[in-house]
Amino acid sequence: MSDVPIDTSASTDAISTDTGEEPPADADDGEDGGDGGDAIDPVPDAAIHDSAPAVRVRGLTKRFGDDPPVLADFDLTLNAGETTVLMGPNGTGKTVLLACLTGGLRPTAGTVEVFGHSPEAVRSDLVFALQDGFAVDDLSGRENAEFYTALHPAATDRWETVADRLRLDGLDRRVADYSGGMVRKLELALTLSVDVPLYVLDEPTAELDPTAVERFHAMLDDLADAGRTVVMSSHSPRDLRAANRLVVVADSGVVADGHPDDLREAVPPVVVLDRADTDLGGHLRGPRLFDTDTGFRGFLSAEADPSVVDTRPEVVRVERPTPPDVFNYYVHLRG
Ligand SMILES: Nc1ncnc2c1ncn2[C@@H]1O[C@H](COP(=O)(O)OP(=O)(O)OP(=O)(O)O)[C@@H](O)[C@H]1O
Repeated sequence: MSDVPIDTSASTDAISTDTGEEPPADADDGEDGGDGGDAIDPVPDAAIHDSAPAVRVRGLTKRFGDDPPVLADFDLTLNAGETTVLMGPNGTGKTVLLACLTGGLRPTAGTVEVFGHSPEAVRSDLVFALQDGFAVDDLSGRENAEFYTALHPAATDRWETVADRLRLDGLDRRVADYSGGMVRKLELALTLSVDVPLYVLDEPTAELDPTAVERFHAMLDDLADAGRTVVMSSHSPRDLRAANRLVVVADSGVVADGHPDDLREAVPPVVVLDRADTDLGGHLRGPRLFDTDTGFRGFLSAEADPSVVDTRPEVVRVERPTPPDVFNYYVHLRG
């Protein structure tokens, strides 16, 4: 079997993977033997590579040509067994970061370690599903599975079970005739059936219907139970249900990092106003109001008493933060 992982970065034009550098010679073939059945075996100790963090990024800078760096002096550590969701505004470099973690892109500066090694050295211990997709249009779903399962040394024949769990029909139709969501289901089936310690998923739920999202989350729970590490980007707060860590990325780097519930709890109550020019004195945190469909929204300052602010005539209401409020708070007020 070939030593090439299902690393879709080579089959997409979303990001350049041409680093012009050879992978190191100490590549570990890392076979950890999928069983092809429904259950996921606990990750073997050997695959944890001496208990090093699953991912350790230090001082990562990634620049394309003369453009300003997409990532600058970026640090992140992911512990083995965690399920981490990366969130952040469009264009902040989440895909670039994930590509650097997998060896698809080479950092301009800084280091990336996966289980204590360079990503290239442990390619067989990870699988990467890029947002832009890797299914081959001219092949059927089944033919794609045959093609890709021959490429990754840790591929298993579980892909059909996963496809079934995601309710993917039409495995014998050409992928060119699939809907966007069907393509995504096929790619998730191919990715999640690879038996590796680390799964790197770029916006895996972007085109899935709510039922498929729920089933995908249940599979993430299975991976977590089996000790696998998952890192995925997402714009959907629903995906936090399956995560035990949320990392919010803004232009300045990581602006929030913790359990999703803890980060949500730490966001102050929201003051909803009709007018952007309302002066609430020191009752608002920061100068900024967010213009939304439900009015102008700001965050209560630490000193303000919600019940007092709520009675002010210019205040529509004081309420608990919604998921977009949580995002605005960390990205735009704290970022
Ligand atoms: N190969 C490349 N050459 C030049 N610029 C690139 C390349 N790949 C990515 N970029 C730039 O890097 C920046 C970050 O892109 P990236 O796709 O990582 O953002 P993102 O956070 O994943 O965004 P989104 O949430 O929209 O998916 C963008 O400005 C993008 O244009």
